[in-house]
Amino acid sequence: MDLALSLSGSSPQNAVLLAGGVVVSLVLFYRWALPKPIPGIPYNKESVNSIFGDASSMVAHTSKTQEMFDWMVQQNVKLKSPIIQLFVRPFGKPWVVIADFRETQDIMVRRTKEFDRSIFFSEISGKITPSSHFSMRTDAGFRKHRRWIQGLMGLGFLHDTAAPRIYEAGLDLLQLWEQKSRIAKGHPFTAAEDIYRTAMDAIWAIVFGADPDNNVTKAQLRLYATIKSIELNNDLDTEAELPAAPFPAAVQSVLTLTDSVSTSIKSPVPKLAHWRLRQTATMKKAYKDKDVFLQEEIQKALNRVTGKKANEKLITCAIDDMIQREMLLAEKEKREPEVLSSGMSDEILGFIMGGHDTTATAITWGLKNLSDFQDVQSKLRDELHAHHAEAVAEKRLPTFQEINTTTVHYRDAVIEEILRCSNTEYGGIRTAMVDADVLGYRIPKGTEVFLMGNGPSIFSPEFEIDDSLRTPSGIESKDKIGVWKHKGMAEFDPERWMVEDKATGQKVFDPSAGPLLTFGLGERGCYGRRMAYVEMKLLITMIVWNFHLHKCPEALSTNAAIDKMTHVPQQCFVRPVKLLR
Ligand code: HEM
Repeated sequence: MDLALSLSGSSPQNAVLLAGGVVVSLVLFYRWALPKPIPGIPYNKESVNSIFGDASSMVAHTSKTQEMFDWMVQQNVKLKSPIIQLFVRPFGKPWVVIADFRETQDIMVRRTKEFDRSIFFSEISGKITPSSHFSMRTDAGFRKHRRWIQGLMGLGFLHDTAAPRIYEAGLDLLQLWEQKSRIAKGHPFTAAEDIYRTAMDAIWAIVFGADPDNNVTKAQLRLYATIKSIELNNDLDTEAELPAAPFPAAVQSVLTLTDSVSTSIKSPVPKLAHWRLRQTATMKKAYKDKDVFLQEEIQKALNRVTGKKANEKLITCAIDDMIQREMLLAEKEKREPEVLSSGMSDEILGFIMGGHDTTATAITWGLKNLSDFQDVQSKLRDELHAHHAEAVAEKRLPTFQEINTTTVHYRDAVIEEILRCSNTEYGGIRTAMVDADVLGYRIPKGTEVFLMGNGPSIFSPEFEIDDSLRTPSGIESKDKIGVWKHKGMAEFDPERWMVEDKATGQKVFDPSAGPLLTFGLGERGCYGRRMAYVEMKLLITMIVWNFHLHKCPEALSTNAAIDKMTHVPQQCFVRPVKLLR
């Protein structure tokens, strides 16, 4: 008999058959949807009994703390293994999480054919810069885009274009804090937004050239010039709440787009979470505004580049350099230039977002460290004075050239330690491009591999791993980077980067003293690392030279963070007092 015909009848027997069929289908679906562990790699045993896997535990943690990456590495510690798997995406493949610096270094630096840039960030930020090289595998498209920004990390561009723009933004910050300190009358005030504004002014001017209409610190200064005083609590340990000037549309669009990632990054269904955000009026406006301003800026740059006379040197900002480079490449390759392409505008926006959020976040952590560790702040100021004796004698701030070209070992150690402790980025992610063996386990092709720089090896003792489980290249490179002493690994201590120079007996900064993963590593490590150091050198020197950052009350100095595009401190208060020269 035809089954459909029989089921269409309404006898109790048929109803039972139908219900049984539904139950069997649901059971089969449930069993299909349960997490499928990769053989051998440790995991939370209870997680394979639910289709949500580890997602419920992760969401519970992120809802409580606003952080996610600390939870991931805690699972390595809990499972006592440098390599584990987590089931975070319902119906998706497991994530492999590795918390061992030597293995991470091997994967990022030497096993680049087996592990390439992950699609994780494209998923969480999908439609913001889909054609930027950040989202690409290391292929021909990636190399083409890289050529556009090739000139921007050269010493010439960094010293002649980037450094003066950062210094100018820093001078505005110093003025802003004089104004804020005047109004706050000794109360602490939040500094995070000031630093994000300064970093935005710096990168904006580096990319587009000086742009007073979009200078967001100067807008803040104009606002404070009109404020004589504000209402303050009698308790000097309470926050002085100061108003903020609104951002111009173009800058606001970049900030809104950057911030949108904070929702999708912690969602088990990031594409859907970001899609929902994109339906809001705020996000629609942000997309529209950024398209308008980018097209306008590209057109202006194109006019500048094509209008310049032969042999005229005109590169004053990143966008001109990028466009000129693409015009020359197109001419050489006998094709139309792709100056007005979505690839070019995504590359420009990606450069601004990559350069702004990261450096600002690292500096906000730095301000917290310097306020909490008064001895480090004093030693840093003494070292800066000793190395810029002429500026001290002339009672002035060192120039950007002086700061940029003077080696101050202790300052470099302080910056490296700020970067290490900030966890601005927790490490990196790669996709296994083939079935690959790691630490004795086979990771199947297509698996997302999280390489953690926020746990064992960096902040707690490394796992003991037999060398027989490592690759020959991993064994060979064993001593290239030092190992942190186990005592006090999690503490902020710049001295860990200072080692004795055998020839002179002096203590000098050693960037290989121990592991650091904040910039990632290898060919797909941070492209802007050199610019980040220039910015941190300049801004930290300028701040410490001009102000004593007094300790803030404990209630305003927690180390809690929020995982967004970067690992942002929830509190960044300062109590700066201007130093007389
Ligand atoms: C403290 C500041 C910074 C931190 C902590 C940081 C961190 C990172 C990290 C972790 C990555 C991914 C690395 C990997 O997967 O191995 C990355 C990539 C990148 N960063 Fe940075 N970054 C900083 C500053 C900058 C600056 C100033 C720029 C440019 C103005 C920049 C541009 C880029 C670019 C273009 C990439 C993509 C590289 C690629 O896909 O190959 N970054 N950064």
